[in-house]
Amino acid sequence: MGARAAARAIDALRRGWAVTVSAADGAIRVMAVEGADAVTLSDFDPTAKADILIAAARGETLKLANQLAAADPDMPVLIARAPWIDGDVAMTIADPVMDLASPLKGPFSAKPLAAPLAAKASLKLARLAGILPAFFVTSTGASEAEVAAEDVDAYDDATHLAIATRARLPVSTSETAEIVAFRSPDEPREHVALVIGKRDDSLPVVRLHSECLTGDVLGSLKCDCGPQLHQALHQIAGSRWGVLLYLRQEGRGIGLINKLRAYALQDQGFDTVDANVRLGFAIDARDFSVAARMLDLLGVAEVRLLTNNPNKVAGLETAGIKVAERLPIILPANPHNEHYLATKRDRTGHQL
Ligand SMILES: Nc1nc2c(ncn2[C@@H]2O[C@H](COP(=O)(O)OP(=O)(O)OP(=O)(O)O)[C@@H](O)[C@H]2O)c(=O)[nH]1
Ligand SMILES: [Zn+2]
Repeated sequence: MGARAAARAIDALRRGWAVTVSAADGAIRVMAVEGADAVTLSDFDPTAKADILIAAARGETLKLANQLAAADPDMPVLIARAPWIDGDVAMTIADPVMDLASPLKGPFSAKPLAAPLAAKASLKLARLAGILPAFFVTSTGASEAEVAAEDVDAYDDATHLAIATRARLPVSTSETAEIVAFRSPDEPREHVALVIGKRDDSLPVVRLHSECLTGDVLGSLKCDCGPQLHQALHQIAGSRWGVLLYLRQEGRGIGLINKLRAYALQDQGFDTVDANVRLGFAIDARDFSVAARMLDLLGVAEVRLLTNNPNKVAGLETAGIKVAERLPIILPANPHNEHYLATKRDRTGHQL
């Protein structure tokens, strides 16, 4: 079981297959709303009775709350299936990007969750699978994979991450850099570290860079990732020695497709924080224990951290790496990312 069961479940959900998710309070059988079609849906749910499970924040937009919301505001919401809710309507429930195009939804009614912990584990699986956090739910029927809540937590546990290989990698900021690649048998994301400069007793300058395909590779002006990446490499090269960790946490941990959905919401006027919440995800779903594990494997216990984000400092320290100093990384704004940077300053505590 463990991470292997979670890997199977994630794969099954992405393919639109049924998965049974169990927890201490019971089991539910789920299928992603995203990607369901008439055939897969009637296979999953021949009597068209499956309810729909969504994240608490999505429930809020739809004016629905869970019976346990007062005790736990993150408690998922179960929407009772009505005869007029077909696959297309379910998709409008799942995807907030469609809200402007299909505003006339409902009335929906929420019903109590039979297994709240299993429901929560399902939503975490959605994030790990990079799909929308919305599922058709039944209590019985066959499934392609079975997973327990603790398997889901084992999946992103960085304990088994190990150095897979290392090689010289001359880069424009440092001709003597070394790249170190990390892999875990538990999950497919391969992280890398670029070690720059000559290692000595001084504290390394470290940057945790979360993957941003649009900014790092395509030169997106919507965020500051690309310039920050290059500035960080430059600053590390200018210090005695340091490490850039390139973490495969695209979209602050919600994956590329969901980040681009957040961008579509930003096109509709929501800021980066509200867009994530509207999709049903945390504002920042990253877990910096993977970074701590990488530093540990590199023999680094204490760092000078290049960041404006106090949560990164806290996350790394919680995971056992001492942050002796926070070094700011400040770059000029452009007309496209001005609002994004202001939101980071005003709403997520970035010290800009
Ligand atoms: N979900 C989401 N992710 C975004 C958005 N814009 C950028 N990102 C992601 O945010 C991450 C970049 O954050 P970082 O620059 O590592 O970190 P930070 O929290 O801004 O902190 P700093 O260390 O101060 O830069 C990348 O994974 C990007 O893909 C957005 O609007 N929505
Ligand atoms: Zn970016």
